Amino acid sequence: KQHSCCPKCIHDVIKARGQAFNLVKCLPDYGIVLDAGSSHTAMYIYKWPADKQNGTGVVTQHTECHPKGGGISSYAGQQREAGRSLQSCLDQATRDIPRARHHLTPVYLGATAGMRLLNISSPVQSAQVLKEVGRTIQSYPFNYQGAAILSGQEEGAYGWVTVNYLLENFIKYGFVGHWLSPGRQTVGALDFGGASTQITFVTKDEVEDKRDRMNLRLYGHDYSLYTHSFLCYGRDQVFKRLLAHLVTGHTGKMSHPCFPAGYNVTMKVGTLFDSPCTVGLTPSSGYNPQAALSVEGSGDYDHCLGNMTEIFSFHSCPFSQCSFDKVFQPNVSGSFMAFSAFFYIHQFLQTTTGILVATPAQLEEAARAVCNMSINEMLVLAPDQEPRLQDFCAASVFTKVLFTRGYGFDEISFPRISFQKKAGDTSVGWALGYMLSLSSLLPGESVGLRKALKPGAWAALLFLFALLLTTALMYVSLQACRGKKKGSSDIAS
Ligand SMILES: Nc1ncnc2c1ncn2[C@@H]1O[C@H](COP(=O)(O)OP(=O)(O)OP(=O)(O)O)[C@@H](O)[C@H]1O
Ligand SMILES: [Ca+2]
Repeated sequence: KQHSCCPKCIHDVIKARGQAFNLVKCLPDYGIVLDAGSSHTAMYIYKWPADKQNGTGVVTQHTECHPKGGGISSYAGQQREAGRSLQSCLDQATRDIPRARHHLTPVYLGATAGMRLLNISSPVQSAQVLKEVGRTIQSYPFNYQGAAILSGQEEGAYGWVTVNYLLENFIKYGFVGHWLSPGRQTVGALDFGGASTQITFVTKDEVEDKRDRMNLRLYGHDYSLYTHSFLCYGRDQVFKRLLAHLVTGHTGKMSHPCFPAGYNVTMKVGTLFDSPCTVGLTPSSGYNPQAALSVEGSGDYDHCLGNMTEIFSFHSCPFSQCSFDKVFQPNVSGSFMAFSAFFYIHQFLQTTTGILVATPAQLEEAARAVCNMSINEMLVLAPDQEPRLQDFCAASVFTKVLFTRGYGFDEISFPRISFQKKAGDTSVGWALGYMLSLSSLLPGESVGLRKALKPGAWAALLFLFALLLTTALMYVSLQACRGKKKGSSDIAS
């Protein structure tokens, strides 16, 4: 007999108490997303029961993999290496997914801000890298669905979809399904990558710049999103821009207010200006890209804040209101989830300072405390973060400026931000939303009452209906009996 989830099922004969049972086991479906970020690539394998696809919370993360090395854009001009950098994770995928499901498993590669930048500086190299990673993925037995560069808007929107899918905000399997809980409040998404940062939330206000507007219809509900991605406002590009801003006019040696005291580093000046984010800041005269620059940390919060603020532009706004850099933004509303580097910064601030960072004032207090620490003090408090310790003062000050002056979070709205890396076992990021959307696991229309109800809820509904019917029948027969009795007593009297 064909089982409902065949041909994805496997038949297993098990023996118990001397009897043989033919057991039908349904293999789940799988999907793979390679998140080709600017700083590194991550591979996520998702799974979901073969016979259930439409509910929220049904798709979960099976495994993940983080290959060694930088993001694929760091292999510009050496595209073969870009392809090779994915092999260890793709090999792992062949082991993590049952062989019988390999050819049915879709695999997507989505590249973000690192490749957006490479596409600006060298469209040819960007195309070569993309082609080569595509070729590598196609040498594996999975169902290749393409390698593409996401726009900033897509990256923001897919991150928002992931967050709300994982929080089950689209539909909730309540007692009688989603008809009783339509249109739950959604949660905004704040993503902080290596080369760009995204803000996405549902707004009732008019989105004055149509490039920042996105309308989604999911499970029969319409969502009007505001989403903006700030290229060059990712963590690594911010550090580069800050240094490029500070270095102007300096040669040989300089002090850096956002680096901790006791930390120093030497670099070639040219490395500061190798990105489209800093190319405009190149000193006009007397600039030797090969010259060595020695940078010494001074750990000065106020001075760091002043310089960090200068990498934003808060001056002019062509709309009724802006976040910064002439970008329209309506007032933030509702709760938010902040993930990726925001999570790491928030966690570092709380664990090293002991301050609960839940208000703008607490964020400032903790950032000030971190900036006042020497590199050795940081090392004692967070030895596991050793390669990144010098960056936390700058990252914290950046977060403060971005959230409070930029996005406009205040005493009321800031406490509604939750800093998270995972929801359950699933990593928060754009990858899950991307796969759900591209593999039609996210219906635009309502999935209907029947499908939206779990078998338990159906049983409960049937039981209730039967109970109601029985009560109604009993009531009717009781009334009929009474009527008869009354009739006979009337006759008797
Ligand atoms: N455990 C960690 N602690 C602190 N910072 C981290 C940690 N892991 C990664 N980062 C840093 O956080 C930043 C963002 O990392 P993430 O992986 O989110 O960016 P990405 O996806 O590579 O970049 P983008 O999304 O801009 O293309 C990077 O600068 C990275 O170096
Ligand atoms: Ca990212």
